[in-house]
Amino acid sequence: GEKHRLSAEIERIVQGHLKYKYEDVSDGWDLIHQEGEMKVYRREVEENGLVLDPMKIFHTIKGVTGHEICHYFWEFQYRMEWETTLDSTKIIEVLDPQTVVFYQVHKRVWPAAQRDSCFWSHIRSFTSSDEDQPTWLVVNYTTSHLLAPIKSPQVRIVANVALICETVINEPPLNPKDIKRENIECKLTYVAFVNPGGWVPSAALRSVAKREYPRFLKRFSSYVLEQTRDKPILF
Ligand SMILES: O=S(=O)(CCO)c1ccc(-c2ccc(C3CCCC3)c([C@H]3C[C@H]3c3ccccn3)c2)cc1
Repeated sequence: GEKHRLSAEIERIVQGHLKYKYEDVSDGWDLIHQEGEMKVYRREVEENGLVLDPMKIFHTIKGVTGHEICHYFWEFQYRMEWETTLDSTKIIEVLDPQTVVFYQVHKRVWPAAQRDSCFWSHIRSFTSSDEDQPTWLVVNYTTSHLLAPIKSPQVRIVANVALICETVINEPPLNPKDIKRENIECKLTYVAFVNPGGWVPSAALRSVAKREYPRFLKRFSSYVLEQTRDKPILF
């Protein structure tokens, strides 16, 4: 598609996530939460007293495709229906049909100061040779923007988040037209590198993150299931 000022950075960040995705979580990652198909891993990383803990979540959602998951995660108009940790969100620039810049104000996490964020958000699919279903992904990556000035007392977070989804078709019927929702499932990898942008008590931030990431992914998954239940499958 048309190139723009962020094209090179987007390519670099997307390729980086695809490289990391296959990195196994055995060394240095702790399994901190398991719930059904969801496995939540965290690496404990601090930088001059600031908790930067990368998060990595694996989840399998039966009855939806990776395209549907990425569609509802990326499309702006659904965000406030599943995102419960935001006070506001708005698009401030559309760079191409797969890339927008949005500005968000996050709900305050006491005792920390209120956070806000400005991300480019990019959605894309690609088919690797051996897979029959395309992989879909969304990346949200912090960017500065004239329409999102940093103003005190809000603290700007720095984040790099990716949602990478593969679609599995179990017992595929002879005719692909006969594929039903009970034959499909989405295997997703969610990674989040969030720098709080300013000091937050380590223990408080760790317990909020441990509680909020699984909660957010659970709520988002249920939202997509209910939105797609009686709709034709979006492959
Ligand atoms: O997947 S996304 O791209 C969806 C975009 O709408 C995404 C999700 C979460 C965050 C985020 C932002 C701020 C915080 C902290 C930092 C200091 C105080 C708040 C946290 C930590 C606390 C964890 C958390 C996890 C999930 C939801 C909310 N809270 C997470 C950013 C982007």
